[in-house]
Amino acid sequence: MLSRFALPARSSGARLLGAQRRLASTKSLRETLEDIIPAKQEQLKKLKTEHGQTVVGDIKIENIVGGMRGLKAMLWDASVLDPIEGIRFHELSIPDCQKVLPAAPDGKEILPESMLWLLLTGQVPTPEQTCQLSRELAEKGDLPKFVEKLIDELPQSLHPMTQLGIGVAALNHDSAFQSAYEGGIKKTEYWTHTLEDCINLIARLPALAARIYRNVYKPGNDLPAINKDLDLVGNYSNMLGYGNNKNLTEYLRLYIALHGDHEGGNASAHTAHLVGSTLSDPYLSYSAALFALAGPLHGLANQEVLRWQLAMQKELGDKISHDDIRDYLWKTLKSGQVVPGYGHGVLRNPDPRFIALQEFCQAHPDLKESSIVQLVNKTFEVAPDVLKEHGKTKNPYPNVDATSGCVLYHYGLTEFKYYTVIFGVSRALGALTQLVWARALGLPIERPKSFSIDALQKMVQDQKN
Ligand SMILES: CC(=O)SCCNC(=O)CCNC(=O)[C@H](O)C(C)(C)COP(=O)(O)OP(=O)(O)OC[C@H]1O[C@@H](n2cnc3c(N)ncnc32)[C@H](O)[C@@H]1OP(=O)(O)O
Ligand SMILES: O=C([O-])CC(=O)C(=O)O
Repeated sequence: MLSRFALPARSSGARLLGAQRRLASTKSLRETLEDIIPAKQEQLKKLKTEHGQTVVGDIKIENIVGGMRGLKAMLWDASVLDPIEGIRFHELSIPDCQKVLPAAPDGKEILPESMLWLLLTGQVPTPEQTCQLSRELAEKGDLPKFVEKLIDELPQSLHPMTQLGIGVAALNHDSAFQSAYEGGIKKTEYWTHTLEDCINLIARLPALAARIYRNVYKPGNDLPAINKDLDLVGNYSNMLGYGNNKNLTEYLRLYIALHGDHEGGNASAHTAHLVGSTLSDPYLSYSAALFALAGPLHGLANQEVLRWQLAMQKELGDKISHDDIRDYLWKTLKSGQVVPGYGHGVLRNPDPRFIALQEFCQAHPDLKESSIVQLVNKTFEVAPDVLKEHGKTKNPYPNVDATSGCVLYHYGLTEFKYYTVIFGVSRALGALTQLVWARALGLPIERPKSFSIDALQKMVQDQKN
């Protein structure tokens, strides 16, 4: 089944060459941004002045009552989602990124640091630049003591995503943006303090997320100190207690790089953008985003997939046939529930992130043989036809959540209520990138117009007359 759905073709040689040509610089991330921001500001200013009145689409009542689905209404530079091809990060597909973005010295998978660099700058960093960024993140990665205490005081029974949101919000105690704003700064200086907060937040997420894991699932265990010579995920995996598992650490690098951004309209990224547009600092903005990610129709679906697949396994035993899965799918649908991990607001094909993570499994013999990985695969062989027959969803194919948890489960990270926290460590890459750019470009407070049902009905009537 997997082979029927190849990942998007690699981009043209010219595009890849273009990306690689951008390797030459030895500048830091901040210096690179300082170089490119003025030209982007100019480009947007010109676009607004010269073409501000150009029409790019219609607004229908179905858009207004349908969750703004399909409405072209957001500015987002870092990535674009095509319904068939899936995501491209600054025009690079997932296979492109796997080819050109630096990996860890002892690994093959994309380092999230290199994805962050690409998202922020549109450029492919050199291995040296990536390594420099890893070091900067490791140096900034320790949590303030009061946040450690706050997290340690939370009840073990509080969902890990709630804990993550609380921890991220509390980090705003040290917000450079907030304190500069209070001190009085010009609009042109917003982005630089925003960048400082965003880098500090990305740096601190692994220690925060690992502390939550330790407190909830492994109380009493020591948390290793951050190793300044390790990359972000190397440290995260170590703090989770899986540092010796090279396969899991590599998987986490790929997972966190690929979940980083999914254009602007997804609920978590959009929330960060909306809250950030009020000039709430990056910690508060991203904390809000995490609570959107924590919903079962969005990021939490990866927890729900594992719960659902394990319930299927428990009910049907070890030897599950395609017919068994088909019956189980119908049982889920007939009971009025959604099939977690299937469907999408934009995608109309299997999610290329799903394919990339499945390919990771196929490349590792132990994963290929894993019963949970096989069950996810077998479900993929049956579910699209059942969902087509059911006839409701516009997209009967798997999204990334259908598979992201099974590798974690196989390697012993079985606490699936924690899985969305890993997603939350990742989504910061894209959501925070946009906050830096929104402040650099001087984007205004987001404030769409709303209408009552009566007002919409009147518009219909007026058009008929
Ligand atoms: C990282 C991510 O966030 S990826 C998404 C993760 N979420 C999931 O996997 C949860 C399961 N999937 C879903 O609920 C949906 O497909 C969503 C939320 C992802 C997208 O929602 P929409 O854009 O509204 O989907 P769509 O337009 O196809 O929905 C039409 C109908 O099909 C139903 N439908 C969509 N997906 C599914 C599904 N997987 N199982 C059953 N029914 C579904 C919808 O509930 C809706 O029913 P309704 O007419 O009774 O309201
Ligand atoms: O794009 C969306 O709406 C949901 C999604 O897959 C993501 O945010 O990663």
